[in-house]
Amino acid sequence: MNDRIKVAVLGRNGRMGSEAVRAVEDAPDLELVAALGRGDDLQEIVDAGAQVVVDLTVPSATRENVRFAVAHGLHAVVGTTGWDDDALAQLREQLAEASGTGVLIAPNFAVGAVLAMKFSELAAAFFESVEIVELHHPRKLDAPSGTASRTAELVARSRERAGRGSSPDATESDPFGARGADVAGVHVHSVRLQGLVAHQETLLGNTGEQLTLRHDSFDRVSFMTGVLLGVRSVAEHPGLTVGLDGYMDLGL
Ligand SMILES: NC(=O)C1=CN([C@@H]2O[C@H](COP(=O)(O)OP(=O)(O)OC[C@H]3O[C@@H](n4cnc5c(N)ncnc54)[C@H](OP(=O)(O)O)[C@@H]3O)[C@@H](O)[C@H]2O)C=CC1
Ligand SMILES: O=C(O)C1=N[C@H](C(=O)O)C[C@H](O)C1
Repeated sequence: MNDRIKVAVLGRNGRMGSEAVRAVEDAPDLELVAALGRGDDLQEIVDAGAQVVVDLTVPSATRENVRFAVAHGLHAVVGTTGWDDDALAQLREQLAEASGTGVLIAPNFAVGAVLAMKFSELAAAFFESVEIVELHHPRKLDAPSGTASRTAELVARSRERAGRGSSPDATESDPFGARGADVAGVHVHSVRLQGLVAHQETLLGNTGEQLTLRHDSFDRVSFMTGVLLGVRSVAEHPGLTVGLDGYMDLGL
């Protein structure tokens, strides 16, 4: 009896998708039943009998990919960035009519990155200043990164709970945007550099001290443990989960 989980990967030719294909193929409890690239017909994943779809495509495609999966009763594990509040709200509406279907949207599948986001959230309540620097390869399509945006949102939520105001900043003139992006009131700076993969620092400052929380992904294999955790767990988490920490017992 083949009780392996049937998996389809979207984005099979990409940096992440090709890694995910290898990870699924190497997993004894998973069966890769379909792997789609740009232009391929999504109906192939239904015809192949997929139970879980892994989306590692591009921001312009991911929403339709996930809508299709949920509409056909397939669980989805999503790493692709570009999921703003409006997109998340639409997906929640669709899932409300699709009982039992689970969707995980994970800004970052690396366990260290998930922990660094949580540590940033925890620490942010105790520091006057918090800023984020994310550093990636120069072929990344979006800025700031989904991980940095998620970290900023968690930091802002933590600071609001603690009754902390904005980080002190006397800037009066910034004609070139040197102070970076403003994400939920947190300054986020994006670096794109040949030779990098995926890196982030949360900088927290008080008078006389600084705490730096840094995570580095040197190889995309670092994301695969989280991708496989998502595939193996999504069916047990109906509805929408944002963040791999929702599938982990961090005890924080
Ligand atoms: N959550 C996480 O841990 C991580 C998330 N990411 C995110 O994942 C996404 C992919 O990153 P990365 O692999 O580096 O990007 P790539 O551009 O290397 O890969 C994306 C792939 O998707 C393909 N594609 C585009 N549209 C479709 C479609 N409709 N159906 C199937 N395939 C399609 C592209 O085709 P083509 O080659 O023709 O362009 C490309 O091969 C990004 O949003 C990135 O931010 C990345 C790393 C980790
Ligand atoms: O594009 C990438 O490479 C990555 N994208 C994700 C993001 O935008 O946060 C995750 C990781 O940083 C790598």
